[in-house]
Amino acid sequence: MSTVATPRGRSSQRRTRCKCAGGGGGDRAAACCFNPLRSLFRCPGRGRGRRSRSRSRHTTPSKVRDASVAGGVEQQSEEPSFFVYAMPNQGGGDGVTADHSKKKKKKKHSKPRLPSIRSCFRGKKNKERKANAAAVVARRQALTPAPSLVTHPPHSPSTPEKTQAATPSATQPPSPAVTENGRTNSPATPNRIIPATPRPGKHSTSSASAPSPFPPQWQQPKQVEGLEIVEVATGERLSAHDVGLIEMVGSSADVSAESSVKSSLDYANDPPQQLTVSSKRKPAVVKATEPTRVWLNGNAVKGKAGERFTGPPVAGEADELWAHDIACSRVHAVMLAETSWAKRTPSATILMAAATSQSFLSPAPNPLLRPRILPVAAASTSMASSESEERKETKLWGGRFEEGVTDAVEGFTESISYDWQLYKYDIMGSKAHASMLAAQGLITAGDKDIILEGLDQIEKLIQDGKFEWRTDREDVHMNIEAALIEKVGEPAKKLHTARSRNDQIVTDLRLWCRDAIDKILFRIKQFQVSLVLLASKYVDLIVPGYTHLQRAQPVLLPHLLLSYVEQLERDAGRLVNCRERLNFCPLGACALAGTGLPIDRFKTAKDLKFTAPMKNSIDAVSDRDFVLEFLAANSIAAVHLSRIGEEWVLWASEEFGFLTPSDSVSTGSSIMPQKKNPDPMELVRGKSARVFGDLMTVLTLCKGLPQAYNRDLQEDKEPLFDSVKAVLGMLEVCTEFAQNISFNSKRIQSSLPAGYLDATTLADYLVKKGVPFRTSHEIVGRSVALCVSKNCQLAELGLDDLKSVHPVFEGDVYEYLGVENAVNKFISYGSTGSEQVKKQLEDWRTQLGISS
Ligand SMILES: N/C(=N\CCC[C@H](N)C(=O)O)N[C@@H](CC(=O)O)C(=O)O
Repeated sequence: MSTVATPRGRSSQRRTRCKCAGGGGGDRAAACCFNPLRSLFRCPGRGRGRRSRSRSRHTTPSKVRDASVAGGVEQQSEEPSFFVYAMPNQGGGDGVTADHSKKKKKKKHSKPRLPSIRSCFRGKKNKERKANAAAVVARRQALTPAPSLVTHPPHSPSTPEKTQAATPSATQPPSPAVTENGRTNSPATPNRIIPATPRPGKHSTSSASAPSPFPPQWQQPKQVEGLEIVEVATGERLSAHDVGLIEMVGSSADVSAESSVKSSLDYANDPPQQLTVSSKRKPAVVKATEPTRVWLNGNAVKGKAGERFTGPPVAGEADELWAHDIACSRVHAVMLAETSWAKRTPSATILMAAATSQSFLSPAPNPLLRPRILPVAAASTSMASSESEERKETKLWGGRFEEGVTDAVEGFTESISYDWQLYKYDIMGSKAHASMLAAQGLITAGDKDIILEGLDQIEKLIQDGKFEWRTDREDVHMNIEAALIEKVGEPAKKLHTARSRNDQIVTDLRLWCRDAIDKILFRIKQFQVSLVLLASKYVDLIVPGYTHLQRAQPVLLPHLLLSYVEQLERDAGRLVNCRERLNFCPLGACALAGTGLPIDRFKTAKDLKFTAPMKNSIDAVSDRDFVLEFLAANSIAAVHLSRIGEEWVLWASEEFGFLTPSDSVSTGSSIMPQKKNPDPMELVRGKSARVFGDLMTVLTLCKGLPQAYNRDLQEDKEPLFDSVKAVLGMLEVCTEFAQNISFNSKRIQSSLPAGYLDATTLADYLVKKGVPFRTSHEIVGRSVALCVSKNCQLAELGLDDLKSVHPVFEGDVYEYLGVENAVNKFISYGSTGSEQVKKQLEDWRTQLGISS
């Protein structure tokens, strides 16, 4: 037996055999339990004959195997697989199984159909399975988290431990490790967010015994009757993503059930024991009281393709796109299977398999950018109730309370699922505070040393991914403080002297913003450098300049690129100003009124590298104007980046054809093979929307608050984090794009004659000849009209033609015509004239420290 702790409690080698009696006899070509999707979802029981095995080897890539191996998983089979929750009707006499065989007979010569999964599960009512099923059902019923509190990260690294180790600073709560017995290894699990403890009794929302206040159609999907977990084959890459349990079952008599995707977290937290890696692989049979019904993450799934999205949504789950994506793929695959084309074409099943698995082909998340957060209630499903009880603790603020908060309130009010990201700053603030308390004689030097040492250890634990985040401890402050008390005892209880979470959170946030601004400034500079280098490559390239997106005047490309650089510089300036203004220390403002204890706020401010303590304690805990300012600065930067995105997308189009992004910064089309899309810049444009939205969120959040701290302010963090993440990503991608595009000089040059770009220069010529500008404008207008009638350029008009428009024209006019001449005539400061642009370019190179 191999013990495997996989990220989401699944592993490709966890297999149960389908004892399919469904006529396939293991031959894929014959009808088996998953007929049309056999190549992807074949029955591994009877279908594991030599023939199908060898086929499988040839037809399935080895990525799952690789992923498993990479994750330290012992490989038991060469075939990657994923798991299926199938819902055979175990009743035997209810007609569904019989139905299936009847229909099978009836339709003998009609088009192939999806045979019933039930055929896979005949004759499996042995005692052992029943006992196991009962145990699993009992555990799941007791511990299933409230659906509204469950999130299902669509992907997770196949080797989260490795990722953690590689990026300790980006600590994030990883998935629970699942032990051999299927339980989550809670205490040892790195960075787990421990959920609200389920409470029996009147507040319990998760107790199976408590009657639900909701009508049946709005209740959480329960266990399905005769739930079987069977292995299906060859879900390429599936196990590398946290897709959860995929049940994909065809049924001929299928009026009620086709397939389902069950919660990966349900599974991760409560994998049936039979599914752990074992040499004795048996199907897990889970029985429950409901009629045969299959759920797609809360949506009842009906038999016909078009009916499969009916059924009530389950709060918090129904809107998860991965589930709908799978549903769509399934419907699509079944539709394909039902076509005569699919029946005739052997490769069709493979194509369908590919189409069906498309939804899992997303890259592993970057833990730096998207920490994976475990659901609030996750641990409650992974612990036996006695364990849960043991974990209950009195809140740090719990002195006056006689009963705990409900699970719903706890889940709703916690912020640890995102504010854990502040841990570094929280610890920094606590250390400065403890040192100040000691310096002021409010705690002893010994206590201070113990506190500092304890905080160091906690920081190390967090960075190593070994810290246990608990939602019942609400937020980053109480998680760290409670852990410190656990670790060092009494001295830690003195740390909160002359401090409140109100000044603590805003201190953390200011420190976080300070660093975030520094990161954005760095990225802005990187992008500026890339633009200047790009400009340096095309010093002489003239491009059409546009107003109203109509050709206007010729400009040098470097001039255009440097215009972005200028804008970015102002973006940076706004952030620098914002940083200066936010760099004042609120710590010591306490709840709102300050303290009667002799603290030294100047010392704390200095130790934390703030300019000074904030002067007014009420102001200190009240305001989030620094967040608003930061988000506003980000928004303006996002406007600029979005416009660059738009321009480059436009220029990359066939119609413009002015630039070509390299393949490394382009993406393709899933259906149109010829396409090469500039998606990164489209997304730069697109992500600006969320940056503006983040600003709007916090503006709206703050506008109605009475003075001092209000819990609403907890809502400032997610938009703030989101905005910073988006802007950092946008800048990074813009930089890479700039480094990987080439301007198509020939195409641009050949396009230059169009649009009379030199017309304004011609007007300037006439002004130099003493013609009033309004008159010269009119003369040039008539000259252009002449060109239009002759279908030629201004430079192509003969002197006689020009003189026919106005006698003021002389031979020297040709020094002004044509785009090169036109550009050379620009001499004003900041203009597109070659000398000006050359000078600007040099200045920027110096300013940005570009030497060669
Ligand atoms: N609950 C509270 N502040 C919570 C601040 C942290 C919160 N997670 C946030 O992000 O704003 N304020 C209490 C004081 C305290 O808990 O320290 C009060 O003013 O009554």
